[in-house]
Amino acid sequence: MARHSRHGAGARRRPAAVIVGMMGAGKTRLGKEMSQMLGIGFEDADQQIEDEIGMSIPKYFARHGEAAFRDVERRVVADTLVSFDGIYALGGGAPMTPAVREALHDYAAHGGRVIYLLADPAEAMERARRGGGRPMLDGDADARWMALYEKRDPIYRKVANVIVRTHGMTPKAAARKMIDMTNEGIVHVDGAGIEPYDVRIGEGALNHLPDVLGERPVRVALIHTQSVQRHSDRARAILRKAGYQVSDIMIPDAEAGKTVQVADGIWQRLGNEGFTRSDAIVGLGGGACTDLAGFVAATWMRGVRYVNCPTSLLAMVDASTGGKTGVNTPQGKNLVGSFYTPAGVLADLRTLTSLPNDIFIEGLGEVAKSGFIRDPEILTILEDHADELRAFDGETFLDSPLKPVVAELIERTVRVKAHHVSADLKEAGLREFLNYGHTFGHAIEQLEHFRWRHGNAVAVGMVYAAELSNLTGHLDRPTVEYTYDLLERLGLPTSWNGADFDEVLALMHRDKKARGNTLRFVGLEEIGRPFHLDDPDPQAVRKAFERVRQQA
Ligand SMILES: NC(=O)c1ccc[n+]([C@@H]2O[C@H](COP(=O)([O-])OP(=O)(O)OC[C@H]3O[C@@H](n4cnc5c(N)ncnc54)[C@H](O)[C@@H]3O)[C@@H](O)[C@H]2O)c1
Ligand SMILES: O=C(O)C(=O)C[C@@H](O)[C@H](O)[C@H](O)COP(=O)(O)O
Repeated sequence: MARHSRHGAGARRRPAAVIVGMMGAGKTRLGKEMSQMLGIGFEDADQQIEDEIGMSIPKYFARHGEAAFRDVERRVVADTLVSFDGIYALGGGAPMTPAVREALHDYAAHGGRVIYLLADPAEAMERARRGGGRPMLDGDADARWMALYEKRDPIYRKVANVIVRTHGMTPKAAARKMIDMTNEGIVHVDGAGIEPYDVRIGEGALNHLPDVLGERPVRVALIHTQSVQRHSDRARAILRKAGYQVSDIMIPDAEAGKTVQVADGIWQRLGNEGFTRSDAIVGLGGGACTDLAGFVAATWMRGVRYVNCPTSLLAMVDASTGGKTGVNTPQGKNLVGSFYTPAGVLADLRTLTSLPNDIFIEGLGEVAKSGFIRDPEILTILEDHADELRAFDGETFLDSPLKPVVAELIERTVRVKAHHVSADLKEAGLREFLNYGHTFGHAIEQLEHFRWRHGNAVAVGMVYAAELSNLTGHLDRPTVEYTYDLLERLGLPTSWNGADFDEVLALMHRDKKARGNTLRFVGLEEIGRPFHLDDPDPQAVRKAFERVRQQA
């Protein structure tokens, strides 16, 4: 809906949202409420059909039968999906027609939002009974409603990309929730060896937890740090309300939590509390926490379902997606771990309200990386909004003009990540480009005993990679200067002077991209064109280090 787009609206009109769900779920009532809140139009498919056939639906059913009715419905829905731009409520049975499902699939594939409105069955049955005039409920209305629900629920879940539960909510609160959830960005991650999943970015994204976890888990381990207690309290309440037994597990902050000792403590707890293979893990926090939670999920009973709820910008744009899980060892960053993909990623923008300014800025390092390796539009947005981004204030963020800018940056960066991960989950080639700036960056983190934050280290690492690309004859000088300039404008570091070259070199040899005694880097030929820089001239490797150090 009010999404920030630098490219303007598409030429074809399409609904801002389509609502599906059972009779009595409140599709018309809440759809109207949404349309009023948003100041856009509302259409109800049943009303459109009655207008077209010139009689009530029950009368048409009695005269011509269900098949004739579904045929009219199919035509009306297909037309409206390409010609109307308000909120559109469908009749309860519409998605049961294959052609309607196809039209909805096409609509969703082009960015449309299909909301499955999931009301409490007792409330919905009561409303459906009260409303009357429903030929599908003739006879024992409640029994017929339940039978239809069992048939239709799996179909609604298939066609919808947003599921909203409204149990016990006022119409206004329910409509607000629907708007928030419809405004989400969704990035789909798929590919060889990947059980497909979605990354959801928006205010209130944590509300999806029960739908992503599904019905199989009885117990859920909620792994988080103290710094995000406010958000983990909210997640716990959502999980408990949905009926899960929640084990709250608090781990040490930042890299101190990303160790095999912390993982071991959690394995013991899961064992003592009887966690089985069908139970699940939720990781809620910065990238260190989601890396650790994913590692525990990958290893507990050789793999259980897990959901990442990133709370820092860096974790939202990078760490939470793609399935790299792991811990650090005294010898280096992320040396032990596994590729193990989450069942879903819920990047709730509300969690950014407590994020300190310096940690937000750190996250911009990985955002810029994605701009350099694939999506130059990210760099343009960063340039255009550098001052506002640098002044990020969590307390005012949600009501500020920065919110849509940050939402777009997150979505674009996650798309870059998804592109690489989908094609190459286990990092055999293309995915290595996501490591731009990391060979040097990880060495800094290690040599600074993790007092340097990851995104800051990657920023210096990108300067190093740009200098090395230039020294080896691949990248022009203006692009190297642009790298310094942009990162500095964002408040990111561009130089480092914390150790000797030999110490850095030894660590770069331990980088996971290295093969035998051969150093391997990700270089840049121009913005958007990374390449594998294998075994570069040792003089250039040293000289690039001196250039980065000289600036300090
Ligand atoms: N798996 C991957 O693909 C991948 C990708 C990028 C980075 N990483 C890893 O992610 C880590 C870096 O992530 P990070 O920058 O989020 O670091 P982090 O997890 O250390 O978080 C930074 C700090 O911010 C705090 N914090 C996070 N969210 C907060 C919030 N909403 N409110 C208040 N405080 C909050 C944390 O407690 C921590 O103190 C590194 O370990 C890095 O190796 C992994
Ligand atoms: O997802 C990837 O692949 C990346 O390389 C993303 C990096 O930004 C991230 O820092 C990752 O944790 C680095 O992994 P590593 O394999 O170099 O330890």
